[in-house]
Amino acid sequence: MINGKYLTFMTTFNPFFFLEKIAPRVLSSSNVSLEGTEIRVKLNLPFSIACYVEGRPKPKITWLKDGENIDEIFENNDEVSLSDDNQILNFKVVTKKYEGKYECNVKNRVGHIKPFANVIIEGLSDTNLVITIVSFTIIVIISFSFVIILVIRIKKNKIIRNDMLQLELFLLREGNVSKLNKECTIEEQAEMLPYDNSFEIERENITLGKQLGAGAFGKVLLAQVKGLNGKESPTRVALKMCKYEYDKAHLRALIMELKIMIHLGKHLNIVNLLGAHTSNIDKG
Ligand SMILES: Nc1ncnc2c1ncn2[C@@H]1O[C@H](COP(=O)(O)OP(=O)(O)OP(=O)(O)O)[C@@H](O)[C@H]1O
Repeated sequence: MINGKYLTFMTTFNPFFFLEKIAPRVLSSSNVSLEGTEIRVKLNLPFSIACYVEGRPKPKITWLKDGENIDEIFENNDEVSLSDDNQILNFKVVTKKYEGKYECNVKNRVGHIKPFANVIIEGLSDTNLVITIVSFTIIVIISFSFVIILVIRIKKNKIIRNDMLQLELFLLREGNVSKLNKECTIEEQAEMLPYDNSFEIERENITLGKQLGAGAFGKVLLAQVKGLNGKESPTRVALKMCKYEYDKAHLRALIMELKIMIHLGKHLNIVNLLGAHTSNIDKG
């Protein structure tokens, strides 16, 4: 009563306002929620999780990491601290061990809520970085050694193959006349026959022309050969060569044919051999 008159309040005045109890609730400025929030943090940077709440009486806040009280987990860890009435959980430097589910346990006499956030740390930790570098180095060393071993093997095989080829060529050229006998098959006998070097013609004296025909392993070309039988002018010849120059079996068959023709000598009724070029056989 003022000056003898009653004043009436226009608002609904609640005399028990300060006694009214309100269950805790999360304020929107928080970065935790009741459904869980995903927080992605870069490694080695500082970060905080905020859990701003209201309620009456003033709620008490405790924090949990993966279900365990952080006071116990981060005891004696000065990288982790709480501020603003426990509403903010601070991390000085983020490392992989801080990844997990953080629950903000909010309680007063009226209610209890547990908003939470899942913290994901992005980037490689020092240990992972070391493991990655070591693994990468080991892989590089193994691959490098493997390549070196492979190259050495290939080279060795090449040398062996080359030696064998040289030996084979020597036998093909020289034959094995001392072992020649009529008991051997025609093919064996042909192999034992020697090549006659007087038939050899230099490659530069041969000019290849069009193809005349082909058989199973060889093809026959028209060719001009200079210096045959002491003649200065080129002689027109039929020249037989391998169809597939790197096919060893074909090469062998051609050499046998050549040796047999040398052995038979000239005859009116057979195609006569005028010459041969064999010096590049090892190159196919
Ligand atoms: N002296 C030649 N003059 C003209 N053409 C020839 C001569 N020799 C071969 N030819 C042609 O080339 C073809 C193949 O001859 P080649 O001697 O290679 O026959 P082949 O002995 O049946 O074959 P292969 O020895 O490969 O089994 C012949 O069918 C013929 O058309």
